[in-house]
Amino acid sequence: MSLESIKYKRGNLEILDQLLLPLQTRYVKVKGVEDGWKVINKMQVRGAPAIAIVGCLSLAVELERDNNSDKKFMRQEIEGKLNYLVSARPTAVNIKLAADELINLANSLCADESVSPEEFKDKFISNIEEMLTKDIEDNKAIGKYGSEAILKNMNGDGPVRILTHCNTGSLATAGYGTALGVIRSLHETKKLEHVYCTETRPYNQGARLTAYELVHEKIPSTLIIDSVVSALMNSRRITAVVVGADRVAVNGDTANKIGTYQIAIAAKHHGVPFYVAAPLTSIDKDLTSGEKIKIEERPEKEMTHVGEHRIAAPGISCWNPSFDVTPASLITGIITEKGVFSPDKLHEIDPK
Ligand SMILES: CSC[C@@H](O)[C@@H](O)C(=O)COP(=O)(O)O
Repeated sequence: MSLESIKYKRGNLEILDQLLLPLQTRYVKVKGVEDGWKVINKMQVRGAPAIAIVGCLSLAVELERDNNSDKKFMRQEIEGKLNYLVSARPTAVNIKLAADELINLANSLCADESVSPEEFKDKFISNIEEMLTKDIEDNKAIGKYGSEAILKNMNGDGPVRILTHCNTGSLATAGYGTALGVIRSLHETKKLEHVYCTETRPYNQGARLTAYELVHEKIPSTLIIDSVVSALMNSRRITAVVVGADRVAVNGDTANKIGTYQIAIAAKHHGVPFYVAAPLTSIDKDLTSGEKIKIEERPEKEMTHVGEHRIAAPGISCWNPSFDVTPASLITGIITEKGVFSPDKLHEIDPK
């Protein structure tokens, strides 16, 4: 069974505290929007799809509790709260797209006089709840399309060895995962020989979370430090790199965890195909290129300390961007739930 990062029943939301993994498994109750904002901002829950789902579900639990019977007031509250949730972390676009769609839904439910306040609330909450099942379905499709493309495009019939970065698995989504979903799907075909996951400094999503998921799923895997990537590509035949995305511009430029860009450069140099696995909700149709993507900067302490233990020289200044942008020219294919697209063909995707 895959790990359950989000536990939800109507009116009740708990998330697995990813700051404590892999040493402790503890769920945190999210009682409403304020809690939702905090768990996202502190990165107790992280990963672009999970951020969107938990943010919206935190609004669902708050609405379920409220006994408001004024549709106009509910609509106004919903818009304000969604905009607040979007501000918790700026780079991943999924929560922004979800918020825009939900605000449109609230507007039309409010304008429809045949909809009672109770129906407004029920329809709105049900719509959020659908995100959970849709995300898992999308991830399974991404897994299937991705593993087929990798197997079809690989040179020869040798063992399949995949490199991945950050965490894109069950913990970063509603379940199954995006890039890790592709790895899971390859594993199911029995053609996967080995996975290499980077540590992913400074927050160590690779060492703490991806390694945890790979061990949990019994997928043969090895952890490397981030600076081993080029040496790995030089010494062991890597079939493909698969990573996730936080925001993909229409031209295919992709923001993902810091370090992704240098892995893509190393892949180009070594002739290793470089894939981005992401649902359509990670594509920002308003952005023509990656230049304007807002890159979140995280607190220095994530770099200077491991837990409460300081490792950096006191007094040194730090720069801690959480993401970087990989240019489309370095990307072999973008794996979505609608198939695998060359970055220059993203605009051709039919969202329906
Ligand atoms: C399916 S998760 C895709 C991305 O969100 C993932 O690769 C990533 O960069 C996560 O960053 P994080 O800072 O841990 O939220």
